[in-house]
Amino acid sequence: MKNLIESKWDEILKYLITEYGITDVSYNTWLRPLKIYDVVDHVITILINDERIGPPSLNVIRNKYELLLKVSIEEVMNEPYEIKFVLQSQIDSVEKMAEPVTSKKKPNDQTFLNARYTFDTFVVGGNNEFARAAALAVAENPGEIYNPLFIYGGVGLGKTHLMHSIAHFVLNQNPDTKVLYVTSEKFTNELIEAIQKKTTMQFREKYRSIDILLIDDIQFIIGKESTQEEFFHTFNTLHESKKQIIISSDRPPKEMLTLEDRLRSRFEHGLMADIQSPDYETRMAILKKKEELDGYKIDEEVLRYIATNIKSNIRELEGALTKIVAFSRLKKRELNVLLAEEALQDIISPNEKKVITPELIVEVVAEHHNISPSEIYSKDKSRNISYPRQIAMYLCRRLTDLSVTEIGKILGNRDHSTVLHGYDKVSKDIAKDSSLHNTIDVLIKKINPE
Ligand SMILES: Nc1ncnc2c1ncn2[C@@H]1O[C@H](COP(=O)(O)OP(=O)(O)OP(=O)(O)O)[C@@H](O)[C@H]1O
Repeated sequence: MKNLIESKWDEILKYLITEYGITDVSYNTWLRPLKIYDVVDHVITILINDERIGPPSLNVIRNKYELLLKVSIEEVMNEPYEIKFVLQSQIDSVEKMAEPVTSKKKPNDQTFLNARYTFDTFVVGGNNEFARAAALAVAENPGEIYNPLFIYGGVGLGKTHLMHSIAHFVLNQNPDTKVLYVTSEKFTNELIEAIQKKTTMQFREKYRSIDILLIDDIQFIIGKESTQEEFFHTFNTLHESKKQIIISSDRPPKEMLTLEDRLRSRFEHGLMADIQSPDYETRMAILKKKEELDGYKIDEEVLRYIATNIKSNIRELEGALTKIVAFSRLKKRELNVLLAEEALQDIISPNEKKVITPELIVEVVAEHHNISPSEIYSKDKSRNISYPRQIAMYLCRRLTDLSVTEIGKILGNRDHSTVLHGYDKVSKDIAKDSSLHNTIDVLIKKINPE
């Protein structure tokens, strides 16, 4: 993730300069020295080299450029990110405290908790109240009641927010608790590095000597055998010594088709809590919370416009709010629904009805199952491919006007009876499996976010 943002960083700055008419002198003074320090789950930490430009740099950059940076990042990356700043002088002092003799050590992973992701700022609605209650119960009694806690739900629905809330809560109660929050991507990268540098002992020591492990987006370890193996042992060691493990994923364990069975059963052994898309009232409440936290003053009608039109992803909901505020400040125009429509026209186009094609369905189904669209079209009969393919058949039949013969042809030249069989199988499975039912709902929302 960090590499991706870094590779686009010049493009992001270029966008910012041209779009917002930044002068050379301002660019050279404030923006050029900025570096990406870290990226963890949609939060970019930007390093400010204050040794060169001095302490006021943080205020200037926050007041003048934070919003513009956010909008430019979203434009270039096609999805919103939160931004945090860290000063070089802060890092130097953390390094000194952490390691008086040797230098060049990153601050503790706890530093990367987003200060805003707490239980206080988490808006509760019917879609997330169970997950929130479970998270709070775990934060109050770590290692004692639900272990592991497995939180799952679609993209941008608050899983990371809840995980950080647990970490903050525990650290507030007892600052000495050893809490480690990582994404499974980071866990994998650290493991690879440890294997290369022959430091697996230290790696194990780090992961097995903590009190609370929060591991985000676990779906990325599926299919990675040695990471699964290592995680399995980490899990067992922590679990046996009653250390709390909290896992998040974009889907429930039983849908992680290529996940090793022994890991799946470990995950299912604790408490599983899902987060669904928020309803209209919850979306409004989230927008109001953000308005309050960011100190904006926005007309209710504008909030209603956003809440009505952006439904499935809270990150996008918040991104839309940031974008219209930036737009109104830059254009020096009043923030009303007209302006919101203009600013958000590339995200919301109410009059355009999206055409649902089998290709779109295949793309969404493949992405959800972590496989490629070409595998769905292929002749591969293994279950982790054939079941998503049947889901695609089911959705094509439900969401398009195509005949089963046409669907079969498009999905890899298959017979109409194969499509019918796939459709029947998934229909029957949905009737007896509520979690598959939820998945299908999520997929339909992704395909057609009406
Ligand atoms: N209930 C909520 N109340 C307030 N803010 C929320 C809520 N749920 C999500 N958010 C906000 O929405 C944004 C996205 O949430 P988060 O990053 O936690 O999603 P996620 O489920 O972890 O996404 P991903 O699948 O991409 O990892 C964050 O800024 C978060 O603060």
